[in-house]
Amino acid sequence: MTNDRTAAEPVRITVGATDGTEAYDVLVGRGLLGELPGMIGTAARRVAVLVPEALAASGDQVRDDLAEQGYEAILVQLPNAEEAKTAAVAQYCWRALGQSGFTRSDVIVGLGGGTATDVAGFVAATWLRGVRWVAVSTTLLGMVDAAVGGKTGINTEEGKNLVGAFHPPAGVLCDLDALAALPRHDYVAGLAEIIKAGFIADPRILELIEEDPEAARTPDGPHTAELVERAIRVKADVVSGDLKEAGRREILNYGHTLGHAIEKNERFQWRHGAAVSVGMVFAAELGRLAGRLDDATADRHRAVLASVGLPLTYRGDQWPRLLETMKVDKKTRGDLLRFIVLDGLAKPTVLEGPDQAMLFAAYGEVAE
Ligand SMILES: NC(=O)c1ccc[n+]([C@@H]2O[C@H](COP(=O)([O-])OP(=O)(O)OC[C@H]3O[C@@H](n4cnc5c(N)ncnc54)[C@H](O)[C@@H]3O)[C@@H](O)[C@H]2O)c1
Ligand SMILES: O=C(O)C(=O)C[C@@H](O)[C@H](O)[C@H](O)COP(=O)(O)O
Ligand SMILES: [Zn+2]
Repeated sequence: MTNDRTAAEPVRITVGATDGTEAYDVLVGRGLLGELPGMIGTAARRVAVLVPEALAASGDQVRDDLAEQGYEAILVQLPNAEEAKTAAVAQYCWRALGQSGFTRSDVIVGLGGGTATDVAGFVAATWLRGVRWVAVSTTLLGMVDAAVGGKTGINTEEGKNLVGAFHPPAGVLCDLDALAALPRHDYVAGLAEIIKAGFIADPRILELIEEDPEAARTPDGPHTAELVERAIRVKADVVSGDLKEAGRREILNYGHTLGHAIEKNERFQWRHGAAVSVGMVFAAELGRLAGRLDDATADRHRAVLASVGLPLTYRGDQWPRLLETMKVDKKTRGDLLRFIVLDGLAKPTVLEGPDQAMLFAAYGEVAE
């Protein structure tokens, strides 16, 4: 990452104010670190930068830059990936804030992928009942989804993101230069959420990937910036109208009911995007079996996800465990399981209480 102030003007996507929260900007571009102090604001004296081990060098650089700007900057190192999203790590962060005398006017920066920004946002939501935070997203998945929208949280033994808060950031930086260092399988995992945005709202995304799937697998592809921007616009549009998931926001959970169950079953060792990929194939089959989704759109899921190297199947013998986990999905109401399915391309809807036979049949289509 660089803080080159001569870089081209970033694209600015505004996430609207809802539920009494302030609007904020998501900046997409290159060499964006110079924008960070503006998002932190002038009221802060201390800034805590929460960063995963893998990005320790970037964390040092950001801390040094902030110190030069006059902030008292502290670095809090997180474990990589899902290991960061635990109560123990949140507690470690609270301790670091307490020891540095962190007050309500101070600011947290989450620097990293979706796991780092989820935990940084959660720590910001809970410290002193809520302090300002900024997301500096460094993965494809984080840029197009996790850093935007204010869902923050951690996992528990019982499942994914079961503890958390809605606490929107004050701003989000998506510096596309960061993607060059991202391992290929992490980049590809991010494509799952982009493809999700394509199926639920913006089919042009699917066309751009289908044009040249191999190119879509790398940050050097010709459409990278457009794919990132389109997916962020989908997310910004949805969360601007429904921060707390009272209704329409549930569409962003397409593929996640089974996806989260797979992640838990794999003890959070699978990448989120990979699990969501299998979950979307399952949701497409469910939509087809429920008589909602046409064959061509259902089949298109497999084609586009496979074309970029995302998984389509999961262990057949695990269905009973997955079903149990899905019963505590956040969309469940009482004993009623609820799934996001498609009524057609870009027509997401809720399927309530499908019977066990239909669920099992849909799982049969993804079972190895
Ligand atoms: N809050 C939300 O709305 C939301 C939305 C989607 C996903 N999520 C969450 O996001 C998480 C997944 O995020 P992710 O896919 O970004 O994974 P991640 O944060 O685990 O990052 C993947 C790995 O890449 C490393 N890394 C990050 N940036 C790097 C870079 N530029 N170069 C090299 N390595 C880098 C990380 O340390 C990690 O080891 C899941 O926990 C998921 O639940 C949250
Ligand atoms: O922002 C949302 O709303 C989403 O559902 C986006 C998902 O991609 C994301 O994985 C989110 O963290 C899932 O939320 P959860 O409430 O199902 O835990
Ligand atoms: Zn997701």
